Amino acid sequence: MIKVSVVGAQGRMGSHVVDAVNAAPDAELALALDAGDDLTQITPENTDVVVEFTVPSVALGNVLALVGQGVDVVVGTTGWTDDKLDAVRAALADAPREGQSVFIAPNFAISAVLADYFARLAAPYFESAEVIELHHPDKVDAPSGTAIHTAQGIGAARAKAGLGAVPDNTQTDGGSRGQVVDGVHVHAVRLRGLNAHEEVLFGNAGEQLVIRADSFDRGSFMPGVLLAVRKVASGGFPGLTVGLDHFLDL
Ligand SMILES: NC(=O)c1ccc[n+]([C@@H]2O[C@H](COP(=O)([O-])OP(=O)(O)OC[C@H]3O[C@@H](n4cnc5c(N)ncnc54)[C@H](O)[C@@H]3O)[C@@H](O)[C@H]2O)c1
Ligand SMILES: O=C(O)C1=N[C@H](C(=O)O)CCC1
Repeated sequence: MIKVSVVGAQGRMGSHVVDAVNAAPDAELALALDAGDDLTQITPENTDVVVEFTVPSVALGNVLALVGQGVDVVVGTTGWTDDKLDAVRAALADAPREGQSVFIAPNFAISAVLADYFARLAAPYFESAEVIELHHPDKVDAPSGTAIHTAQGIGAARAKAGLGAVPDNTQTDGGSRGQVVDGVHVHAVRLRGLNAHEEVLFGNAGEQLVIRADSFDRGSFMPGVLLAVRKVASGGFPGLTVGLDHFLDL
């Protein structure tokens, strides 16, 4: 049995993870902690893998503490900049246990992971590309971590293909053109009734490709979370891994 502790266990995602771990035949819940709880309760003796779903402002501190306590961590919280990822890599280099792992996924839903992958495949073939993400209004960060990751992938694929800047003759912008991430405009919608959705729009003269992923329910993230827990617990992914695509045969 894989012993799993959950940090952020009372949140929208953390509470689903607690249920998913309790329902999994090969995992058992160790500790379910939330804000104000002492993370030093988590040790390699009681926990194989910690699942961290909190808020972007605290996730780095939690991950660094947990790595220092000798446990592997699967992270779904957003807000990961290059500097923060470097801090995780540095902590792993000094980790108390050999081969310790941190896995971070911008999105655990297979639809979103595939949309992201297909967007990277399509990117070299289109002059224009924009990303629209749509989420529930209780979300604290914008744009979504998934949209940033998708835009970064499109930007990298465009650069590799030698494409220049996307065409855009906007002369005045009060903010409607969105945030530019690696040359790709990203737009965020917050609407009651939505959960997590993303549309990637590609355009050439006379044609358009739209790739859309919809997570209607937080249950859609749970198979990906359990896959990550199993992969990390297997010991086959030492160091820092970002993106569920690494665990899929794409
Ligand atoms: N990767 C994915 O597939 C995926 C899917 C959905 C949400 N998310 C991300 O997960 C994060 C959480 O989303 P949510 O909707 O569950 O948020 P939420 O606000 O419902 O839950 C966050 C929980 O973290 C707790 N918390 C805050 N500070 C803490 C601390 N220092 N230590 C322990 N717990 C603490 C809060 O009390 C709360 O219970 C967000 O960054 C969101 O974007 C990622
Ligand atoms: O509901 C959220 O919050 C989500 N956050 C992630 C993101 O920012 O990409 C994943 C989708 C849901």
